[in-house]
Parts: sequence; C-alpha cells; structure tokens
Amino acid sequence: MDYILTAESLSKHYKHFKALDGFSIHVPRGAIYGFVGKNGAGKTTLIRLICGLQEPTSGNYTLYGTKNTQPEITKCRRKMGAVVETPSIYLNMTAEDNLKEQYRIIGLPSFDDIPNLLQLVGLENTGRKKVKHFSLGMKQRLGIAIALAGNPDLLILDEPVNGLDPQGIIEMRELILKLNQKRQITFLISSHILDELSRLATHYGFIDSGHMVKEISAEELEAACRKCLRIQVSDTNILSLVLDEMDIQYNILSENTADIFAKINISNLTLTLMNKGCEIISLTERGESLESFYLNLIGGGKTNE
Ligand SMILES: Nc1ncnc2c1ncn2[C@@H]1O[C@H](COP(=O)(O)OP(=O)(O)OP(=O)(O)O)[C@@H](O)[C@H]1O
Repeated sequence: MDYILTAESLSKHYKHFKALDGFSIHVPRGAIYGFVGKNGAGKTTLIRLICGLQEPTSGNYTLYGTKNTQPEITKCRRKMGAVVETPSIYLNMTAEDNLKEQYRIIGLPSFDDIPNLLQLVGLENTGRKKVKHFSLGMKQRLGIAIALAGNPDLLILDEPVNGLDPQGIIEMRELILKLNQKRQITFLISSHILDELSRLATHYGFIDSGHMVKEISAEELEAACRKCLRIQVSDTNILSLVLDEMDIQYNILSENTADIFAKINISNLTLTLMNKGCEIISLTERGESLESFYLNLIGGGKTNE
C-alpha cells in the first residue's frame, strides 16, 4: 500500500511524561483517516511532530516516504497543510486578504487562484466582511482555505468540528468529502466525536495513552460492528443448507451456534428448519455500536490529563 504518513516506535517525552510512547501509524494515500482518542491521548502531540513544531524524543516518521531525519523532509512538509487548534487567521482582515497574506508568506507569485479557493470553501460571497464577524464554521473553512494555499495533498485537521453548530458540521463534512474526492487530498482528522467521523472516515487509528491501540479500515470496522442474529439450533449442518438455499450470509461458530448477517423472516426460517428436523433453541440480536467498539478497545474512565 502507498502510505503518505507512517510512524514506527515514535516517542515524545516531556520530562518523565510519555505523551507518545512507541507509537505507530499508517495513513494510506487518498484516505480520510480518523485519528481517535480521549483528551490527552497524544493526538495533538503527533500533529505537532509531523508539522515540525517539535522534535521526537526517539523513533521516526515518514512523510511521502521521506524520513523525518532526512533534509528533504522540509520539502515534503510543503506538500502538507494543517489546521491545528484555532486556525491562525487575522480577524481584522477579510477572507481574501487573509489568503493574500498567506500567499505572500509562502511566496506564491500570483493571487489569481484566490477566488477559486474562496469558492471551494464556500466563502466566495463574504466580500469586505471582516473575519471577526464570521461564524465559527466560516472561520474553520477559511483556516482550511489557508492550509490549501500551497496546494497540499495531505491536510491535517485537529478537531475540525469542535464547537460547530449542526449546520457548520454538515458544511465541514461536505467540504472534507469534496476535497478528498475531487482533489484527491488525504486527510488526517483528529477527533473524539466518533459519530461524526464515522460519516467520513475510510480508515481509523485509535490512540490511547500515547500508543496506537488499533488501526482499522472503515469496512473492517463496519464488519466488526455489524449487527447480527445469533442463532442456536440442534444442528448447524442443516441450518447452513437452509441458509445457503436462501442466499443468506452467516458464520457457523459451533455445532449448535451461528451468526446470521441479514434481516430474515423468522417464521419462514423456523418452519423450513422444522420441516428438515432442525430445532431452534434460541435467537438473540447482537451487534456493537462504533462507540462501544471504541470503549471496549481503550476502556472508558479517566483521561490522560
Ligand atoms: N509541552 C508540554 N509539556 C508537558 N506536557 C505536555 C505538553 N504538551 C502536551 N503535554 C501532555 O501530553 C499529553 C498529550 O497531549 P495532547 O495535546 O497530545 O493530547 P490530545 O490527544 O491532543 O488531547 P486533546 O483532545 O485534549 O487535545 C497530555 O497529558 C498533555 O498534558
């Protein structure tokens, strides 16, 4: 697989405190990678390291295949944009002037692309309005426009929907999906709002106390959380024959137990099984929400702070 960002055995210690400890991550190109963890788990610490704002205590990471210890890493960081904590924008300036300022900072020679960029993030009609009069959602989208100025193909967003109202959340989600699908931008999104992430993410990494607990694709996660019907019967051989005939997906767990992954007509199944001499002993609905998967993985309870 082609990874834009990887880390192995990465550690960041603050005196005796291990904010990241033997941490690993693998972000595939084109992914929307949901980076999930409780407050204080180490998410922002990783982002600060990748952005070059801090140095790791030990271990390495790679950006576009380049190790952080190689001099070319600075060039690689130019292909990356980040909106960390509150985006750094000038409140007394318009959206357009903020973008011009960013273009100057990164040395872009022409402002021609600014109208397109404003349109891309839905701020094309803000005219002379100063940013201090923007909603939080508009400010966040301007933060993204600023991060997009250098035409990056990796965007790192730290808690992008924190504090946004429902409309702002929808606009942010649509913008992320648009940039991912139309501009092939890979996203690393840190968040603890799992429900929102699950509408976007193609991959997840669950971090706890500075460790990567699990990396999983959205498909694998969906399969792990898939609702199923656990059925206990007198003979699963007969059950599998019947389910095959009905073209229903299932998984045999033992001589008497199986999981069925479909909505079924229970009376129909009971009758067919009885006619073939197989008795149903019990039926229970099983399944795990994303939230309970996450809590099982890292445990509820206290934060790291
Ligand atoms: N400069 C620092 N000095 C000492 N400890 C720090 C420093 N920066 C972060 N920490 C500690 O490292 C831990 C991880 O912090 P980090 O900001 O990475 O967490 P986070 O997962 O981003 O959490 P949040 O969602 O609250 O932002 C926290 O316990 C924090 O107090």
